[in-house]
Amino acid sequence: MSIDDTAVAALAARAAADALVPLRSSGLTGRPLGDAGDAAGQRAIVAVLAAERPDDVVFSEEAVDDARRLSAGRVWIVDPLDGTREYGNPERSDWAVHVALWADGDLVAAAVALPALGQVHVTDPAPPLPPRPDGPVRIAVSRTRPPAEAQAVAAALGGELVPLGSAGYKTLAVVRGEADAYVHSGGMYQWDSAAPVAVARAAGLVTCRLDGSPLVYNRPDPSLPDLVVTRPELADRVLAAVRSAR
Ligand SMILES: Nc1ncnc2c1ncn2[C@@H]1O[C@H](COP(=O)(O)O)[C@@H](OP(=O)(O)O)[C@H]1O
Ligand SMILES: [Mg+2]
Repeated sequence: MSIDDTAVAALAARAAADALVPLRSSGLTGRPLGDAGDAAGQRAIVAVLAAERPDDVVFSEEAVDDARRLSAGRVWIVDPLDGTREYGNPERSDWAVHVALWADGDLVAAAVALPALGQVHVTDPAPPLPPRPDGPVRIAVSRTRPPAEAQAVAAALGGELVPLGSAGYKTLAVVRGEADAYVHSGGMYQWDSAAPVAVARAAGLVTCRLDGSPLVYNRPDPSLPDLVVTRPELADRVLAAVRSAR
């Protein structure tokens, strides 16, 4: 193999970003733009993975679930366009491309592109976690589906909610130091969190389910409905606040 798995993830994420950015100037908006973006991102990622890792299975939001993933040793978990709603609004930059590799039980390499910012974040080299600025704790939440648990965390920590689109963008907001934690519940799929969680772990953040149990990928059920991503120094307080809210 000429390039390593992290480089393959980054290549695929960048290829999707390169397809998604110009599509936003095509005249399409809203849902039709989101649909076109989902398809273009999927095509770009599959082309890179087929060329670089033809023997691996791909598990994507935008493809039929391939049952071979349950007996495979290497599975790419992909969301070609996370934050489809925000992508369809040309004013917004909170959308992302997710490419993760699961191998033999765990996430081992990943890239998350934030195309509107011209950024690609990877697991190796691990992103440096900037120091937390003074001020209230900032909890990233879904713009459209902010969970009650996040409100409880904000209240317990004297913090504030930061509504944003895209699980990848929100997770990377914590990695990039623009938020201190991300709390989600109520529904989500493995592809929404796999690559962002891998990058967050590499950066030294704590990632888990709302009950504190590990996030496990490539399970048969695509659903993985809740998660917490937090700076390590806040993890105990965030998880305690979630527990008392439930
Ligand atoms: N309750 C829910 N059920 C299913 N998917 C959800 C969900 N809440 C969020 N998601 C998915 O998680 C991603 C981030 O959501 P949000 O922007 O609200 O934080 C979106 O992915 P897609 O944009 O890939 O569909 C969204 O569809
Ligand atoms: Mg998604």
